[in-house]
Amino acid sequence: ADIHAAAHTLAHNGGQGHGGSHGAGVGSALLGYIGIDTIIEQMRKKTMKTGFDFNIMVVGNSGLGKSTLVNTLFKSQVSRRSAGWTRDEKIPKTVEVKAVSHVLEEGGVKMKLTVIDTPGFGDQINNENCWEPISKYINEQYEKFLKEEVNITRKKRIPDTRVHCCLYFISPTGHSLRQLDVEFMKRLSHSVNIIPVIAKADTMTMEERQEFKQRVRKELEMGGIEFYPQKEFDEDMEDKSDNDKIREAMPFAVVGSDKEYQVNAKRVLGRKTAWGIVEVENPNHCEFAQLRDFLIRSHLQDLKEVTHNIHYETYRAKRLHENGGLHPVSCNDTQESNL
Ligand SMILES: Nc1nc2c(ncn2[C@@H]2O[C@H](COP(=O)(O)OP(=O)(O)OP(=O)(O)O)[C@@H](O)[C@H]2O)c(=O)[nH]1
Repeated sequence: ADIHAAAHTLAHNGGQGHGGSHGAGVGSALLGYIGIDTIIEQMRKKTMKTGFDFNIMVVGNSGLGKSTLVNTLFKSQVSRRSAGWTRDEKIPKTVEVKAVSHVLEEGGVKMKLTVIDTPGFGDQINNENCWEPISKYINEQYEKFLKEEVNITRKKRIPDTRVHCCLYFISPTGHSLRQLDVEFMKRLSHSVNIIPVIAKADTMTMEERQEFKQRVRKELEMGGIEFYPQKEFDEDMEDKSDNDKIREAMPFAVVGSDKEYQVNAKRVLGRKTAWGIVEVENPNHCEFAQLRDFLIRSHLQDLKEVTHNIHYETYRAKRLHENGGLHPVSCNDTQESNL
């Protein structure tokens, strides 16, 4: 009989089993379980059905392993290279921006992943203003979204092509950041979430790596560069302490590979050298796993929210302000004719 009584109480509490806290919330004392906790499940179902977009941009000199790293991150051939462009193609004369989309699915959740590649960045003799095409692309996506938002008849779901995250590849020189690195991150950090990473970390010794990381961190700070996760957007103390740990560990020194090897009877992603296998996902070998966990497993939704609530909002406010708060964009007008 005791078991029956217990089951009854449980059912009334909505299966939460917090008999003691019952009655603490307004209204729930008399009527018992309402079902507010099912909202999470409802949201999950909706998201499962509609899926979601994630757009990641990679920037950095040619040959730093950008294509390899995004393929490693998503464990599939998602890069520009695997979509038909070849290594033998000439370096473009200016930065070209190329987007490749794929639908990935895991555990029934669909994600439309777009990788935005920027071949030609930093590859010229004169790299002056080479961030401009990238900045233009980022702003064009905000403009597209804004245009959709101010339409009288709006789409039920505005397609989101905005860049949620920009992985910036730092060359593993062991020296200082280049002027171009500083300039790029400084200029773009207010319009996109920048995550700096140290590329091809297997080319440095452990000591060199630590020293270089420290130096880069110092230079980023001296340059006043705000990378993601930005301190000012920590929402509470818990956020702050989690993000502080991440910020202290950044920039992650990573290794990418799309080849598998057998290590201790397990298949692992790695790079085979004359001295052994560098295991990409082994935290003793490099910080790839930390980057992946941070980027995909803990902060993906936040990257999207910061893009929408901060970067897009800044763009939107600026555009509406330029237009005196009225009709931000009429169908065929150019930006100039609205001013
Ligand atoms: N040692 C080392 N080599 C790497 C790493 N990642 C990629 N590579 C190698 O570096 C070369 C260039 O890699 P990609 O991924 O094509 O470089 P990318 O930055 O996309 O190059 P572009 O498309 O020219 O901009 C390839 O031979 C890769 O196998 C790494 O982490 N460590």
